[in-house]
Amino acid sequence: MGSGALAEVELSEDLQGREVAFDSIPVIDISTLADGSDEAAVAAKLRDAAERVGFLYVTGHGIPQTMIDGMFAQARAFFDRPQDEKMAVHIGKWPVHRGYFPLFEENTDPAMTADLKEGFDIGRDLGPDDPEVLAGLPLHGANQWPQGDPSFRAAADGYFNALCRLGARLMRGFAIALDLEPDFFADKIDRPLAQLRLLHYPPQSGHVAAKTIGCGAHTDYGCVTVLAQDANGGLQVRNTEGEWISAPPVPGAFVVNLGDQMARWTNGRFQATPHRVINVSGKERYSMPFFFDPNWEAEIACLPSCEIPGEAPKFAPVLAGPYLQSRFDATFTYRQDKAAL
Ligand SMILES: O=C(O)CCC(=O)C(=O)O
Ligand SMILES: [Fe+2]
Repeated sequence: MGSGALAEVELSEDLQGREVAFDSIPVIDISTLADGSDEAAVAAKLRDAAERVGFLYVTGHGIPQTMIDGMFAQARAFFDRPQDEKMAVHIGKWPVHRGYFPLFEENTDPAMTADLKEGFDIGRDLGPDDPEVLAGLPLHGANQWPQGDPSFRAAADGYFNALCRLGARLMRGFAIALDLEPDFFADKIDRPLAQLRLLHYPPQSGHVAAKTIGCGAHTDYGCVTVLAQDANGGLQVRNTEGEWISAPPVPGAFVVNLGDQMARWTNGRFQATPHRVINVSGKERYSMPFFFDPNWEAEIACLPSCEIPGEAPKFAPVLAGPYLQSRFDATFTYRQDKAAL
């Protein structure tokens, strides 16, 4: 594998990413965000990245590397399990969109064939007495866990909670960036539809065409995505000229990008930028996107600071939860199979 496998790869022209300097996707140190010292300077950088690029690398996030590495190790161990053990926790067996999905289950770009990746979805782990569960809210409930290894659940719980705190901190930064009160989003993200996805992309070789790749071109559905990717690269981001730019791993940094809910909230001022994944590293690729999306009933309507005088908002208001659910319904085979019953 390694460099030997690379030589066997031939990307069709529409899949070739352009290698550019790392700083074409800005690197932003957020260590002074939420410590009261220099929030305005960080927020100004966040605003620039959100408006121009829709993607940024975040350093100074405070999540220990050992925690990230530990979660990657758990993901690898899970995907190494026999297929029948993974299928025992298939996402379609669970009412609230949690658990394992195999290769080709998800199709992020419906114009193409399904994605060459397998994954495991983890959400806020809510017990039967939780008011939202009692109220029967879709997507709210307990996680599905594989048998036999409690360390997986322990690592996922710790990582999930740390990423929820980071997501809230980023939303504070974006509120300041939008000239809103710093805690403007706080009551809209205190019961977030947060989701941690563990992903495994097998390497592709031979002729790789745009029809079947690791993760088809898409925009994210929610507010803020915080992605940890391994050393193998493969993430590409489409710039405003329509060129695909590589977003290689930057040691110690998370990739952060904005989703469609944020674009809707900001009347298109903050970019939900299309991206995709092609793993031609010759190695198994692992990544862990964490989607930090608002409370089920949060209304996503043009924010006051994003209105354009004399113009109607670009997007109709939506409720965060039903909107997210409709995007899952459009891209997961198991949900379409259920709807067809
Ligand atoms: O695996 C990655 O690097 C990105 C995955 C992604 O874009 C997604 O799951 O929305
Ligand atoms: Fe994505």
